[in-house]
Amino acid sequence: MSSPEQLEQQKRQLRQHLRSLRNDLSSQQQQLASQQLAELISHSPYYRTAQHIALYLANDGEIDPQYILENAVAAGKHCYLPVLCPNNSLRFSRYRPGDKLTLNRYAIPEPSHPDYIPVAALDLVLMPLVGFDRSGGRLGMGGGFYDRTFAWLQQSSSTEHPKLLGLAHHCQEVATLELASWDIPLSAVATDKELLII
Ligand SMILES: Nc1nc2c(c(=O)[nH]1)N(C=O)[C@@H](CNc1ccc(C(=O)N[C@@H](CCC(=O)O)C(=O)O)cc1)CN2
Ligand SMILES: Nc1ncnc2c1ncn2[C@@H]1O[C@H](COP(=O)(O)OP(=O)(O)OP(=O)(O)O)[C@@H](O)[C@H]1O
Repeated sequence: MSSPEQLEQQKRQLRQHLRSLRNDLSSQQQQLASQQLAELISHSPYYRTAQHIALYLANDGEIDPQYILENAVAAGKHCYLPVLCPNNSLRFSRYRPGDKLTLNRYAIPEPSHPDYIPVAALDLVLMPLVGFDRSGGRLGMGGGFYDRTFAWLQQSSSTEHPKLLGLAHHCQEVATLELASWDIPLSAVATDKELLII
């Protein structure tokens, strides 16, 4: 049995390992992965039926949803980016390519004139992952931002709520990730190789 401290330590090491794997991908590999991801997502009912879609600007070797953003905007869908809040949760602001951005405390660009949507009004949230397993377990950057933002989903009985779709490179899959009580399970994971519905 591992102690909570040992589990945290293991999680930190795994995070470091998976982040270095994705940062080692060449720009050609990144580009191809991003195109393959967009192709897979474009056929998914989660995407096709969604009008309000949260995504992110790729950072730290993350798989890049830029082509999904372009397709979505061309199809008249509304896209949103995460903005860090003082209580360490996220709000999502409307984003159109070309909008003005400012760097947040992690040097990730976010909209400088936020135009927020209530999170419950999002149809689909494309979440950046550091790691995932095949049963919906996820490992993020360790800030707990997405977990805090979507904690209300665990109590929600409504079927009308955002679907959480994690995005990752296929090399970020791990056998099992132990879920903490606050971890919000994913509805699906998409990589450059497959769309995995959970
Ligand atoms: N592209 C993208 N945007 C995102 C996230 C993300 O994972 N990816 N987030 C998902 O939550 C939020 C930002 N969360 C983040 C959490 C930690 C670090 C990070 O680099 N941590 C450093 C330590 C930095 C420090 O503490 O000063 C590190 O671990 O090396 C970055 C983003 C909102 N926006
Ligand atoms: N709903 C919540 N309420 C309060 N604290 C939370 C909540 N969810 C997560 N946390 C805190 O956030 C910390 C980081 O959580 P965790 O390691 O699961 O982050 P992560 O899922 O990797 O990051 P992210 O959600 O930003 O992608 C945990 O130590 C936990 O205490």
